[in-house]
Amino acid sequence: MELSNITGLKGKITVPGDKSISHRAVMFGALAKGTTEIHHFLNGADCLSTIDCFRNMGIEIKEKETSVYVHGKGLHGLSKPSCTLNVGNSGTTTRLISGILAGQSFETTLSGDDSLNSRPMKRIITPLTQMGANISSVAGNNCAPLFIAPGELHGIHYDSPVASAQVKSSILLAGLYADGETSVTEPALSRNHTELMLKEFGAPIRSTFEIGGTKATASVRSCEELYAQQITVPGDISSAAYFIAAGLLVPDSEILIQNVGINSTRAGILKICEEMGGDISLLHEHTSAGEPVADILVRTSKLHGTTIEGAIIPTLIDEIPIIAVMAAAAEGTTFIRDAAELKVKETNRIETVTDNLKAMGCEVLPTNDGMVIKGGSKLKGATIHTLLDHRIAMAFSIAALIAEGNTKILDSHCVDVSYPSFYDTFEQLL
Ligand SMILES: O=C(O)C1=C[C@@H](OP(=O)(O)O)[C@@H](O)[C@H](O)C1
Ligand SMILES: C=C(OP(=O)(O)O)C(=O)O
Repeated sequence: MELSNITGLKGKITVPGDKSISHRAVMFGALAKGTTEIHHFLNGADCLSTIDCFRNMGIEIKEKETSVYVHGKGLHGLSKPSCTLNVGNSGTTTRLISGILAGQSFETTLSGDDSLNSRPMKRIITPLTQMGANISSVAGNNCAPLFIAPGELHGIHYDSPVASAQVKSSILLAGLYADGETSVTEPALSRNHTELMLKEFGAPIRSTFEIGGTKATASVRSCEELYAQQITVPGDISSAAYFIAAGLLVPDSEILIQNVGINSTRAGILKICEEMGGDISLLHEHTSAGEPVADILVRTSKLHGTTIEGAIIPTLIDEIPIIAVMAAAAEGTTFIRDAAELKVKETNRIETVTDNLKAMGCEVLPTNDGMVIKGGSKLKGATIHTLLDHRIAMAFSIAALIAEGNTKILDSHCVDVSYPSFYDTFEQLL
């Protein structure tokens, strides 16, 4: 994909359904009795991997445009797959499904692409093993492929060293198959879609937040049954983020992004845009499927640098590549700290972001847990090495719009992982 300098992005758009919520709706629907209807589902490759895994375990799932009908068979209704479950590029599929598979009475192996098979799985192997699960890394390197055999699960309390919704959710889902109570405390609250949605499906799940601190605990007990739901998935704020940035950065722009999920455990980018001086407002705030939703109006703004650190990091972790692009265009210096988790995403995003920003002429310093970005100088067109990371492709497509000269995004098709219609949405604003 080749892109260049532009002005005047204008219009009203919607973004596809939230990736985290789409995954969970399929998984919980498969474990519920009855048909779960999911509307505004994200048809991205990651969520299609989740559908494929459950089809291979005997769940009938029908797709019609962006609606999905999951014919759940109850908590004990999955059957042994005849092949290795293919989790593709999706960390969320891998870690959440492992919690579910730990509670089944059959063996499974799951494996993904090269990026997925190099991401750390010890973070789930350790707590699931403590619960009595039989889960191991086939190559013995604490990465996928993972082999999971039946085990007797019991509830534990797990003090997680990372604020990770995937780790938290994996343990809570195994907790549905464990004796007694299973609880997870995390150092800062990560996205809470599992807690909100499992409750809607009828699971006995509770969450508490340490008063005056940042620690958060969620706990669950097993139950007889989950109950099928009708879910309209809010627009994904992680996808909206690229158009928020485009609206702020591209001269003479005004973009309205409709029906975006603004759950406070996900909406850190909105706070950062405000801190950077962005003209951004929320309209028509309402609730859908237990999640807060709003329209987001953005207008071109003069941005200034900021510091991003601490408990806000998990609420914007996937948005850091595009926030880094905004920081490169802003006046002054932006410091991003406490974000070492970026190293274990689809790529090492500290490296992929800083290498590509440098290629565009930005003065940026990678650090052990983030980066320091000196903003304000005009970006130059460059060849962007996405290394097949969808968020890098999208973030640098927006950088290209404010850069002098042409930018070539290598392997831009990788946007299909979370936003197959990304370039089509973009055309609506021209
Ligand atoms: O639970 C989820 O749906 C996700 C959690 C986050 O990962 P971690 O839990 O590893 O932080 C995020 O980066 C990922 O895109 C989706
Ligand atoms: C990190 C991401 O997803 P996952 O962990 O599910 O692969 C992402 O979408 O940026």
